[in-house]
This record gives sequence, structure tokens and C-alpha cells, in this order.
Amino acid sequence: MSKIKICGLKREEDILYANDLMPDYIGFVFAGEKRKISFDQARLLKKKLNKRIGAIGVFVNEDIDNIISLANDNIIDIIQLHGDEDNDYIDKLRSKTDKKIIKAVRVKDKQDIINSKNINSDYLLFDSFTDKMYGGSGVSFDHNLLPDNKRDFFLAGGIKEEDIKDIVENMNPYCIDVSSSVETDGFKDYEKMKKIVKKVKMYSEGEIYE
Ligand SMILES: O=C(O)c1ccccc1N[C@@H]1O[C@H](COP(=O)(O)O)[C@@H](O)[C@H]1O
Repeated sequence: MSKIKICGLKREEDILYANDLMPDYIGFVFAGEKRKISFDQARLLKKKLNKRIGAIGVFVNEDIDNIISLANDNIIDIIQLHGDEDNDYIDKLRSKTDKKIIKAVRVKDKQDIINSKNINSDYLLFDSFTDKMYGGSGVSFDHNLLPDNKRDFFLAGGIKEEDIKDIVENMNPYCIDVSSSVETDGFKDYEKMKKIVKKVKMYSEGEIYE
């Protein structure tokens, strides 16, 4: 049974799409270029988001005080660290908020998976490694590298609708995280979002989709 997160919502219509489709989580990205939104934009968008959908704030090496301010104002419900944050950073964050913390592991090779066992976050998020950007690349990685005894984890990295069956049935992540594959010309695409949300829900509930 896997949940679904649609990341990188930046327009009011993206929020309307989410409210209609009801993914378990959406992501507000506060880093990079393509999907970065300001704290004020996130505040406005969160007000319009259905309260049953969790808002995950995605950060890269962000000032901790900014994260705490967004968390205290309930603009974000969960914190996703997608940069070079270490256990000291996570401990500092934890001392200031009760919000759950996800740490992204950008997987280059098996050693990254081995090292991830020591990360002190509530969840791990496995994503692909790319040189040029921290995340949201649309590139996948070798899922054979994933650990056998995994704690609850998010799986990201170029996940497409046609990958969902295999991921739900064979990898069973806590949550499937998608962004690039549900966009057209850099914007979220309602029909693509609909197909992937429906597919995750149906396979997670053990129903046949096709
Ligand atoms: O989406 C971004 O622009 C982004 C920027 C900086 C860090 C993380 C980012 N997104 C995360 O990347 C994956 C989704 O990737 P994909 O586009 O499906 O390959 C997800 O975890 C986002 O939160």
C-alpha cells in the first residue's frame, strides 16, 4: 500500500487539480529554479489546499529559521531536506519543531544506500543523483540498489505512470513521489496527474487498472 505525493505545485490551478484528485501529499519547492515558490506564495496556496492533503516543504540547505517559521505557521506539514543537510542539522531542526522530517538520499551507488542507514530523519527519500541539480530532474536510478530491510521510505526520481505497478508490487514504498512526469511544458498537467494518482490508488488497493 503506497501513498502518492505530487511535488512542485506552484499555481492556484495546481491546487485545484490536487483538491479534485486528492493525492496524499503535495510538495511546495523552496529551492532550484523551475518550481521554486516564495514563502508568501506558499502561504496563499496552502490556504486553498484541501486540509486532508499534507503539504510537504522541499528545501535545499535552507536557513533553519525559515523552515521553522513555515512549520509554525502550518504552511507546511512535513519537512523534506533535499540538499547536503547532515544529522546535526536534523537534530537542530527537531529541537525546534515536531513536524516529521524526510531526508533525501541522492543515489549514485550502493555506498549511498549503506550510509543512509545512519540518517536520523523520520523518513528517507531515495532519488536519483544528477550533477547539475539537487532534485526534480526527471531522471530515474537503478532500483536494484534499494536496501532489502528498508524503513518507511519515499521513492522519487523520474517516476512515470507505467512504472507504478512494478513499484507498488515489488518495492512497496511508503510514498511514491512524482513531479516531472506529470508536467507539460513546465506546468502541472491535470490529465497526467489524474492518471498517476488513480493508478497508485488502484494498485495500492489491489485492484486491476488495465
Ligand atoms: O522539483 C524541484 O525542482 C526540486 C528542486 C530541488 C530539490 C528537489 C526538487 N524536487 C524533488 O525531486 C523529486 C521529484 O523528481 P522528478 O522530477 O519526479 O524526477 C521529488 O522528491 C521532489 O520533491
